[in-house]
Amino acid sequence: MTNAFLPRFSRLGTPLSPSATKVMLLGAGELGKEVIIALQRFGVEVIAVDRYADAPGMQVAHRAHVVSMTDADALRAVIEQERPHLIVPEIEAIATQVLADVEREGIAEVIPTARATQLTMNREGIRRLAAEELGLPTSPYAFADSLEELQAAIDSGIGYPCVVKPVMSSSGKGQSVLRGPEDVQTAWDYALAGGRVREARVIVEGFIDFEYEITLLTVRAVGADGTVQTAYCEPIGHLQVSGDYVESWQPQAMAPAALAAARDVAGKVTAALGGRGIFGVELFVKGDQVWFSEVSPRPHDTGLVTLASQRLSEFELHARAILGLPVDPSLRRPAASAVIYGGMDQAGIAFEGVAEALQVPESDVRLFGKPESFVKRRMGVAVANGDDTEQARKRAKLAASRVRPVAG
Ligand SMILES: Nc1ncnc2c1ncn2[C@@H]1O[C@H](COP(=O)(O)OP(=O)(O)OP(=O)(O)O)[C@@H](O)[C@H]1O
Ligand SMILES: NCC(=O)N[C@@H]1O[C@H](COP(=O)([O-])[O-])[C@@H](O)[C@H]1O
Ligand SMILES: [Mg+2]
Repeated sequence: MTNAFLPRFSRLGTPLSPSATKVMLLGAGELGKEVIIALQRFGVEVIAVDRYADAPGMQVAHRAHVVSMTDADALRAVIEQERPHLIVPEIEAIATQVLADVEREGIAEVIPTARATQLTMNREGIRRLAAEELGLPTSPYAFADSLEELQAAIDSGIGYPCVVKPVMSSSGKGQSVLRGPEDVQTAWDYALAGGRVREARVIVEGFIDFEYEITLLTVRAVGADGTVQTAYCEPIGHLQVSGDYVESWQPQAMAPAALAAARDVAGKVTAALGGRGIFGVELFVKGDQVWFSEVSPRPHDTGLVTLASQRLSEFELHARAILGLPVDPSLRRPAASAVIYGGMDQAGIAFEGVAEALQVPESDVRLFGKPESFVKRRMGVAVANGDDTEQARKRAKLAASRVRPVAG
C-alpha cells in the first residue's frame, strides 16, 4: 500500500490541468495553511476542506469546500467530487471510516494511512497500541464509561494526582487534573462537556511528574533506495497551559540516554502507524526516563517553531514526504515560538503593534486570518531565532506580546 501510489509522483503535474497532482486537506487551520503553501511551491493543486468558510488554509488553496467532516456521507461526496490523489487529514474530528473505505477502494491514498487516523482520533486506540502492543512506557491508565467506573479506576491503582480526558478531544478540551476525591465529580462533568462527541468515555492517567516535555517530530519519507526511512528532527521543548501549547523552542537539550530512548519510542510508534509524512510524537522526560504521551500523524502545533529553526519547516517536510520527495530534518538555528491569542470574542478583528513586534531581532509573525476570534483562540504566532533557545524564547515572547488584537 505504502508505495502503491508513488510512481504517480515521480513527476509532478500542472495545477488546474489534466496532469495535476491533486491533494485534499481535511482541515484547513493554521497548520494546514502552511502545508498548502509548501505543496503549492511544488505546483500541486490543493483543495481545502473545513467546517467553516474562509478557514486559513482555504484562503491559499486552489478551491475550498465547507463540509461537516464528521458527516460520513458529506465527506464521501466531496472526495468523490474532487477525486484527489492524496487526502491529508489536518484535524482529528473526521469520519475516519470514510478514509478507510476510500483507501481500500483505491480512490485516494490517505496520509499517513487511514488506520493511523483511526487509531489516533481516539485516545484508547493509540494508548492501547503504544502500551499494550508495542510495550512502550506510558503513564498508568484506565478507561471509564461512568462516574462510578472512574472512581473505581482511581481507587484501584491510578491514585492521585491523576488526569482525566475525554477519549475524543484535543487541545486540552475537557481535560483536568484531580488532586483528591473531591475533584472526581467536577472532572467527570467537565470531560463530558468537553468531548468531541457525545460519548461518555474518558481516560484517566496517572500524573507524570516530568522535568520537561517534548515533541519529537519524526518524518517517514522515501529514501534514495526507494524505501520509506525514518528521520528525526531535533527535540522541541514546550510549555502547555490548560492542555494547550503557549510556547515552544528547538532544540530542547536532552541527556544522550533520554534522546536515544525518545527516538526509540518515536521510531516504534511511527513504524506501527506506517505510511509517509510527519508525526509529532509527544513525550514526557525526567532524567534518562521517557514516557510516551500521544502522537499526531500530521504536523504538530508546537512544531510552528520550525518555521524559524529548521532548513525545512515541519510543513515542508510533510509536503515532501507525502509527495515521495527527499527530506532534510536538520536544524539551522535555535528558535522559539509564542502564541498570539484572540483575547476577545468577535469576528473580523484587527492586529496592532506588528511593526513593533518585528523590531525584535530575528523575529517573524504569522497571522492566520481566522474569520472569528475567541478569547483563547490561537490567531497567530510569533517566532524568533537566537544564539540559544533562552534568547530565542525571550524574543518570541516579546514579539508576541507586542501584537495587540483589537476590535475590527
Ligand atoms: N498523564 C499526564 N501527566 C502529566 N501531565 C499530563 C498528563 N497528560 C497530559 N498532561 C499535560 O497536559 C498536556 C495536554 O495533554 P494531551 O496532549 O493528552 O491533550 P490534548 O488534548 O491531546 O492536547 P493537544 O491536542 O494539544 O496535543 C500535556 O502536554 C501535558 O502538559
Ligand atoms: N492541537 C491541534 C492544533 O493545533 N490544530 C490546529 O488548529 C486548527 C483548529 O484551530 P481552531 O480551533 O482555532 O479552529 C486546526 O485546523 C489545526 O491547524
Ligand atoms: Mg497533546
